[in-house]
Amino acid sequence: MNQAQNLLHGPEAELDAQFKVRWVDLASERVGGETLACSDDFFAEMENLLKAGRGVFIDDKFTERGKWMDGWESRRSYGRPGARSPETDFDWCIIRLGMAGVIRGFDIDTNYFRGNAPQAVVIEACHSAGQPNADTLWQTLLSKTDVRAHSQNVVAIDDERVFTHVRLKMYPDGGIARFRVYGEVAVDWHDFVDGELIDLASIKNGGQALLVSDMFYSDKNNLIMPERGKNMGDGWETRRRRDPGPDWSIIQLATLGSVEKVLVDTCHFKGNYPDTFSLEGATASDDPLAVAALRTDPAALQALDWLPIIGQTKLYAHREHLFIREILVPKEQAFSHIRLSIYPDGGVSRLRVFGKRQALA
Ligand SMILES: NC(=O)NC(NC(N)=O)C(=O)[O-]
Repeated sequence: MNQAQNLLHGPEAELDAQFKVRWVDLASERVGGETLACSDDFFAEMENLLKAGRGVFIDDKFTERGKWMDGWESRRSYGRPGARSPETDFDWCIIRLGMAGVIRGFDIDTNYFRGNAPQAVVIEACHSAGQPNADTLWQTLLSKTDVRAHSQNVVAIDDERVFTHVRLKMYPDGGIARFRVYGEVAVDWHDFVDGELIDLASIKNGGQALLVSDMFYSDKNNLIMPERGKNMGDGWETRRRRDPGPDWSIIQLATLGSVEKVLVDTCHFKGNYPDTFSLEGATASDDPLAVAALRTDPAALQALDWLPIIGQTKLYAHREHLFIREILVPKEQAFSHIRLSIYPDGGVSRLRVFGKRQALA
């Protein structure tokens, strides 16, 4: 029913892998992305577009409208009375990004839409403080491009502007399982008051997990997602080691900042929480270009000058652990990256690293 299928290969597979390593999905519902409106979702709801995973197909599942589909699917309008020209006919969906940002690429995933995928898509974006309306000026980021049925369709975008909303158009009609908007979070620091303690690791503030020793069970960015983990899958879990370890994860902080309060949450990890953990920090540079180059340089990341922030400390099952007094570094010390090590292995649901945004000490 749901076997792995249509694996990408060639340059598109490379692009997909690169996006997942280098960027985050700005539109995902987990970070607050929202489908605001669409022209038609007769067969399947637009909200599915931003859900986790690639969507499933259940052979014998039908609704009173037709086949149940895990995606956004409009009714057939092509070649029907009242339809406009087949060339210009399209269905549309407007998405508010969970995090405003610079868009680096899209994945238009038509997984399981075999006989009912659209023929082509156009993607536009805008920057809007409120809800987009008739006066909104949409910028075309992807001009009309054919998409394959039942497949990921991965495209790179070269545009340095910051956007808040995206409009996905599908020609002439059809269904799309998932829609990913890969990019870099653009934080407006005016949203914080001077001296506020900010979770500098949070994905919402621009933190990003760059490199992990092991991602066997779950994604590296789960550790810095908003809210508490929903279940054990919603955390960072490594496979069972047969040596002392540790496993580790390197996170690029949202900005150069102090580390004043740390929260390690082992929520849902009951038989597989790490015995102990430690936290280190490094200060790469105050040059954003140098920090950007590190994203794709595992050796350079590992070779940073790592300073202990919290020494090896005991953890417990399914619990939030707060550390303030245990922090070994002064508040004046600024870090750009942190490394969480877990001994010997196991799962951690969330890591929060609270500090103040500051210039290099
Ligand atoms: N078998 C189908 O999927 N048919 C229709 N779609 C749904 N969801 O029923 C259609 O016309 O595309």
